[in-house]
Amino acid sequence: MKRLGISALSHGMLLLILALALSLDLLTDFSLLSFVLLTFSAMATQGAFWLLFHCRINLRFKDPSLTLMQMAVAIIWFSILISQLPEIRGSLTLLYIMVMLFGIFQISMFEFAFVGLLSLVCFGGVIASDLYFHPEEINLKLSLVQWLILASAQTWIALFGSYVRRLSERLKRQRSVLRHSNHKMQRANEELEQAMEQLDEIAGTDELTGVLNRRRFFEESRLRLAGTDEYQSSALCMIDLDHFKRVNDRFGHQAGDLVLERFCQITRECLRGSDLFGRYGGEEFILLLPQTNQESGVQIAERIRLAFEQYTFDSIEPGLRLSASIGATLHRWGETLEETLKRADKALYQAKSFGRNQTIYISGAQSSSRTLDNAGKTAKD
Ligand SMILES: Nc1nc2c(ncn2[C@@H]2O[C@H](COP(=O)(O)OP(=O)(O)OP(=O)(O)O)[C@@H](O)[C@H]2O)c(=O)[nH]1
Repeated sequence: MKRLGISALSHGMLLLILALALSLDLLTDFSLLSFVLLTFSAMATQGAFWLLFHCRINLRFKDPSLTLMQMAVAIIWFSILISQLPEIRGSLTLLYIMVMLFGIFQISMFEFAFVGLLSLVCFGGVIASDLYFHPEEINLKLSLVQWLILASAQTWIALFGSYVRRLSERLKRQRSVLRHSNHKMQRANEELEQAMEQLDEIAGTDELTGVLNRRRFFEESRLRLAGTDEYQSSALCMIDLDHFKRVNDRFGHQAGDLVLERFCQITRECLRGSDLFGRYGGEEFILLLPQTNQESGVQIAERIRLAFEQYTFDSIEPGLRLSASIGATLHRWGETLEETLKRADKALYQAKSFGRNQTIYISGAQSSSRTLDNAGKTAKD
């Protein structure tokens, strides 16, 4: 469409110049009728091309811009125009060059040769018609020189045009290669990022239970705690499975592993998405409950303890039940995670020494301890 616009504009400009020259009486041999006919024929050819584009018929051609066709039609039209203006024929041969330039970037060497040849044949036809109709007015030698100049100019433009086209095609190819490799690099980057995310997840996960490992738990907890203020409390719980060594000793290491896995499953089911749960080491686990006060923290700890206590490990031994001891505390704003952990550990130690299978809470403020469940309940084993 853009090319068609350029073509229509060129035709229009030429007709405008002719109209001006006509009105100023500069062209004695050019009649008004010729001008009108030329105007109509230009409108007809440009209109026909517009219709081809509008109805999308141009898409059926190898080159949908129809450049070659537009050039051929323009050459014929210009030749008719030139034949009507013998006085300024020399300067009008420039129009053929203009048509050739229209094809740069678009048509091939052979097509350039075809268009060049067509313009030479048409210009030759104009000279021949002059020879036939007005032999007395024509300067044959001058016309032949004009024809030869046009021939050499057309040859030069054909060679230069095909060189420019080859150059632009090479550029296009390089751009597409570049785009392709950019795309590949982007894909590789995405894969790498994914792999790094997976690696990071693996690096922060306990292999056996799938919960956070100690290092990742501490990293994440520190981040969470850094984002809280003095009005938001977080609870920290240390959990230790009771008499776990006996499970290993009696039923083997594999049974012990199964207990650890099942305990993690049970605990996860009791937690919210924002809670952090990790393996501290061996049969010891750690829990950070953000935005949790003493009451809720102890409630959650108890929920975990009771759920685990009620679970029967029938696959290990029918009716086998186990228990866990929990030490809980609140994180005091401004203290380090290690300090909070120390209190939770102390609470856990108390839970163990008071008979296991219970939650002991040590308040961060007073450092006083409180037993929260029956110390009488112990693991079946
Ligand atoms: N199966 C299994 N056992 C483990 C793993 N990690 C540590 N253990 C075992 O856990 C047991 C921990 O025993 P203890 O520290 O004596 O504690 P406990 O027997 O639970 O006794 P209390 O904590 O006092 O109730 C040891 O026998 C370790 O070998 C593991 O990944 N898998």
